[in-house]
Amino acid sequence: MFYLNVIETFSAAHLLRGYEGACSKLHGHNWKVRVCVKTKEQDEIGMAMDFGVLKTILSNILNNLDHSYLNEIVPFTERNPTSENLAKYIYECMEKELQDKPVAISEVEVYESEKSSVIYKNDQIC
Ligand SMILES: Nc1nc2c(c(=O)[nH]1)N=C([C@H](O)[C@H](O)COP(=O)(O)OP(=O)(O)OP(=O)(O)O)CN2
Ligand SMILES: [Zn+2]
Repeated sequence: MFYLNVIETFSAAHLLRGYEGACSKLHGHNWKVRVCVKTKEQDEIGMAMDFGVLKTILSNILNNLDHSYLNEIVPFTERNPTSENLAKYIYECMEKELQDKPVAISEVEVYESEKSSVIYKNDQIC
């Protein structure tokens, strides 16, 4: 099995509803997002999938979040914009975009800072 990683970033503001502490106030982060996809396949030149194509798919998803107030963007109007919920949302978006591609989503890691990150993966389909 091959596992391919691509990393992109976005900047946005948020506040955490129901959080007791400073994060309940409006503030921002520069998020880093690592997406990992998996496949057993390689094309005739030895690639599982062009990193450039993967990065474009991820960038298009993150463009919707970049320089936004996350609490006003669906689904974060309902789901708290935690790193956990961001990772799950990006995973679900990637899963849809990869339906006709030769790779499947494996996991998404969202770094809220250099020191804190969350990994989301669907362990039931590993
Ligand atoms: N499990 C999670 N914990 C926290 C989340 C989260 O999404 N998932 N989010 C936050 C807040 O967004 C908060 O802004 C983070 O602040 P903090 O933990 O204080 O981290 P900082 O990067 O601001 O700075 P430190 O250098 O670590 O103090 C909180 N927790
Ligand atoms: Zn925050």
